[in-house]
Amino acid sequence: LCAEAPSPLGAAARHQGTARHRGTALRAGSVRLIQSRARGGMRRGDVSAGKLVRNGVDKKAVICIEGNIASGKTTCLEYFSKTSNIEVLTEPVAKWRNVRGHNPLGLMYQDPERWGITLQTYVQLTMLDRHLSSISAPVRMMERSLFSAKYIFVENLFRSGKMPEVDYAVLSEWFDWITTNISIPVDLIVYLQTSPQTCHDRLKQRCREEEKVIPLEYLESIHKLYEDWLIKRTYVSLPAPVLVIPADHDLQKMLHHYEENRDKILAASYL
Ligand SMILES: Nc1ncnc2c1ncn2[C@@H]1O[C@H](COP(=O)(O)OP(=O)(O)O)[C@@H](O)[C@H]1O
Ligand SMILES: Cc1cn([C@H]2C[C@H](O)[C@@H](COP(=O)(O)O)O2)c(=O)[nH]c1=O
Repeated sequence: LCAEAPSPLGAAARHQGTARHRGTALRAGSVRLIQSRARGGMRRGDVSAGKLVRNGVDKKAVICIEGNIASGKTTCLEYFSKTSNIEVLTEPVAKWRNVRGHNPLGLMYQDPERWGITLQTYVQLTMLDRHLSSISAPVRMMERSLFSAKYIFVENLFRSGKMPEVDYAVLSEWFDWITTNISIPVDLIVYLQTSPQTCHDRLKQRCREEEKVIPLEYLESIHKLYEDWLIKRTYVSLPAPVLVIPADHDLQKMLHHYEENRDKILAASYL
């Protein structure tokens, strides 16, 4: 049974596509950038010194939920969305499946060498937009981050020989520019640690049309990168401390684990 209707470009998506000339899909108006030095309002640890920061960012905690494809991130966010004082931001997958009537996610899975750069450029833009959007609650929980898009997905395409070196270089230049010049505060990473096989089973159950071509080996390489980054820490630096939640369990047990970890997760807002 499919848990999601297999409709990458269904009626609603086509409607959005026709509306494209009336305005951009990104909420440009929600971003207020200021020079942190000019305001003297440095973030803890002075990490944003000299960078552009979002106004009023100091009072909010940002928690990123990380994990392999279909590891249960959205389900976890749905659970916490029922809590007051927590704002939940899911990944903008709908945009990746429909930008002005095109489906870069589907194109990438069909032909990664040709379309990987296209998808990942758009992922980078939309994730940046997510990070910079105004926060409406004391705690923000968001699905993945600008960092995992680069360190996991771009890296995986490149290392597996599915992204030309020039595309990787251009994406890396963009990423380095963004992270050097714009403050992207993350207070905690919650890693839902699963086996690739669990994700493969859940992926088949979810049945997203574009992802039907994903073999177990793909999930294994994504898993390895996540482990190197967040567990072994042999890869690139971490933008925040990591809380690991084993996530191979059934839904009931997972909800119990989330409740058990609630205080640790929300402690990020007292840092
Ligand atoms: N603990 C769980 N046990 C079994 N199925 C799950 C569990 N958590 C999520 N699922 C199901 O697995 C699929 C992927 O979950 P989802 O939350 O969408 O993952 P992600 O957002 O990480 O891709 C969905 O069909 C969801 O209903
Ligand atoms: C961030 C990111 C994601 N993708 C792909 C991987 C999946 O097919 C979807 C996201 O779905 P999930 O269930 O939330 O994992 O998008 C990608 O190809 N590149 C990326 O940077």
